[in-house]
Amino acid sequence: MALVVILDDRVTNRNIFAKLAALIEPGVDVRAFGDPVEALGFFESVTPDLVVTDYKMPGVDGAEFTRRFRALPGCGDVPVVVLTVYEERSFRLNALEAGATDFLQSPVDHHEFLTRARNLLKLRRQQLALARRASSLESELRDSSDRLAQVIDTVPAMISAVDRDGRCIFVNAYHASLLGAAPEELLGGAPTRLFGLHHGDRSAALDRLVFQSGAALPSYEEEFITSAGERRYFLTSKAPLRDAAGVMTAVLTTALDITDRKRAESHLRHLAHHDALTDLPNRSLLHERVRHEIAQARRSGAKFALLLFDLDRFKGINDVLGHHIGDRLLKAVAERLVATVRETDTVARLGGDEFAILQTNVAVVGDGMDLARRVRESLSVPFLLDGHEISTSASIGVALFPDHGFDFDDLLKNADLAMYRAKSDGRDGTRAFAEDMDKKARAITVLDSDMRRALAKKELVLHYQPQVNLASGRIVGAEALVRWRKDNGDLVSPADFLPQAEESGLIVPISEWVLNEACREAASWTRDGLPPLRVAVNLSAIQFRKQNVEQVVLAALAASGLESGRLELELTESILLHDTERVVHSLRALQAHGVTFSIDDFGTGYSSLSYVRNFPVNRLKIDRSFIHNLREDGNDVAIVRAIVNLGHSLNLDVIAEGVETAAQVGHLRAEGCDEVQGFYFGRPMPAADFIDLVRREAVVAQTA
Ligand SMILES: Nc1nc2c(ncn2[C@@H]2O[C@H](COP(=O)(O)O[C@H]3[C@@H](O)[C@H](n4cnc5c(=O)[nH]c(N)nc54)O[C@@H]3COP(=O)(O)O)[C@@H](O)[C@H]2O)c(=O)[nH]1
Repeated sequence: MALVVILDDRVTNRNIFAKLAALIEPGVDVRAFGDPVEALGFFESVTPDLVVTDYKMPGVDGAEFTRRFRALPGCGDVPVVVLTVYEERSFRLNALEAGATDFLQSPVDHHEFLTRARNLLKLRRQQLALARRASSLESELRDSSDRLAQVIDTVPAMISAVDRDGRCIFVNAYHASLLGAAPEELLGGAPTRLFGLHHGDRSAALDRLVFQSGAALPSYEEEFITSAGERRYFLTSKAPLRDAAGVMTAVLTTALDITDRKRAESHLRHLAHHDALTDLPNRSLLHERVRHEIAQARRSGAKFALLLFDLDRFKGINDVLGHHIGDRLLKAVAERLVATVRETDTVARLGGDEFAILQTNVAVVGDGMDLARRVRESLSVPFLLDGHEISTSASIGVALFPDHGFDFDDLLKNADLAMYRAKSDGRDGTRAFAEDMDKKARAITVLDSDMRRALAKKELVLHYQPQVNLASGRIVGAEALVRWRKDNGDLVSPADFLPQAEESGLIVPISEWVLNEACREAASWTRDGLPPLRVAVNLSAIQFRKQNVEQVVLAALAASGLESGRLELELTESILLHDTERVVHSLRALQAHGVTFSIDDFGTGYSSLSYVRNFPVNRLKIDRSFIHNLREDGNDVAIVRAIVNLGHSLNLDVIAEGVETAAQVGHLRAEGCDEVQGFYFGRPMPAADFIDLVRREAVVAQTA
């Protein structure tokens, strides 16, 4: 509802205009005053929408009233119509200068009064609407710039601007907080105040560059030490700041805090170069350090050593005590190694139980051997882990730069050859690389590929050595022994290729072939009219680790058609020593099918007696070392007697191997030994010769 105020010192006029004003629009509120001072007092608390005032009034005229009215709060834009009888321009000018909006000449035309009053009220309403909109826009703007300021202050970035004089004209709260200051304290300061001495000078130089070129600079990474002494990392960029006219006035520096990203990257880099279990450098970091050492050594002529080793019998510890203890042992070993070497040396874990040490500042290979001795001494003190006292040792290979190799791969390979030699020389020792080791290794590689070819080209053959029952004097079986018949007809002894086949794992396919071939040939003997002879086949410990022996044996029996009771498997200590539970399980399953077992080389192992108790064996095979001097050596006599008695008291048969003389036969018969095998009855021979031998024996028996 509009409020219209009429001001006139004459009552008649006042009443006329008040009545007229009431016609301006429905619901209009009209207030009439005769005294300008009283009206101004009213306006202190109420703002009208239209004021109609007489010009000529005693004391305060219309111009003065208008001036005072305009000075009141909220009254600057209210339309003021001045009524005057004067026609002179000076009155109008006075009134206009005082802020009047319009004039009406007395006597006033009523129609004109109403039309002007309505237009002015309409204008007033539009003004008010505009003012409201402007005020809401203003507050929105204020809100959004407050928000922007907040964002700028809290974003994890140092944001600042400097002018052409290199003075700070803006800095955000985040930047200031890293300096332990308030933004106001930094304003007007030099870049050194913002970025520290070193970075400040550089920042100032780059700012000058931006001012000169008028272009932004590519981002760059930099470190920054906060006032609290914390090292943080930033990705900084610089860009020109221009005013509305496009003139460059300042350089804006935005440095994004990338500390977390840098730390994550550095953590990832650490993971990529370190072993997760021990936190020692891994192979890749060792490689990098060796490369660096080679580059230095080339310049200075210095030498360094690479030591390579693994823990003797670690697999056994892992298998018996579990991976948890195995892991703890590796960690404890790592700690001892680090404590043994100098700070300039690198201890690395290459995987499993394999460690390497890069020993710097070495003069001769003896220095590497000395360190190896210290390493072995440190490992010789038993480890106490979870109540277990664990002893371990290491076989260490040493290679020297440049004597034993010019690059990482060569040095590692040669240290590996030396380690291999240390192992084959009886473990818990150290060997330095020597040229002949390489030759041997090459020979082994050649042998390896030759053996693979031999398997593929079917160059392996089986020979059979008869086993004779002492009571009947008849051949009751044969041991199948593998040979390698080379292209040129040479026969290679298993002693010359099986140890390497064990190392390379080729023993698994070789043994499988032997088993299948022995079953196939033995099955054919009965078809050829021979009595149902037993065939003994040697198994390798590796087979039990790498394949399901039970399945392989049953498959060989099924494929050949051999009765399972005619197959005997010879077990050695190396089979019975590891993973006992799994081995016993397989043997019992095969025994249930009728397969029999003998313990080979009986009497030579550390715990032969426990094997007899734990494993489902049928026969003990006395090692030939006890047979060789049987008549001369009282100890051997006692051992043979003890084994025979032990076997018989446990319901086991006893067979003696390596029987070469009639005297040995007589002695064994006297001791009650059940069976014999040895050169005296026949060397291992081709299958055809063995069949002939059995047939001849049958003829002799028939004719006798
Ligand atoms: N896992 C497998 N091992 C096998 C296989 N074939 C053979 N072998 C093992 O190789 C070692 C050497 O075997 P070999 O040269 O055949 O020697 C055997 C006999 O020739 C030898 N022997 C037999 N009688 C005598 C004798 O009176 N005197 C004497 N000095 N040597 C003799 O003994 C070897 C058989 O020994 P054993 O197996 O302990 O009964 C040897 O360890 C073989 O086991 C195979 O297929 N798989």
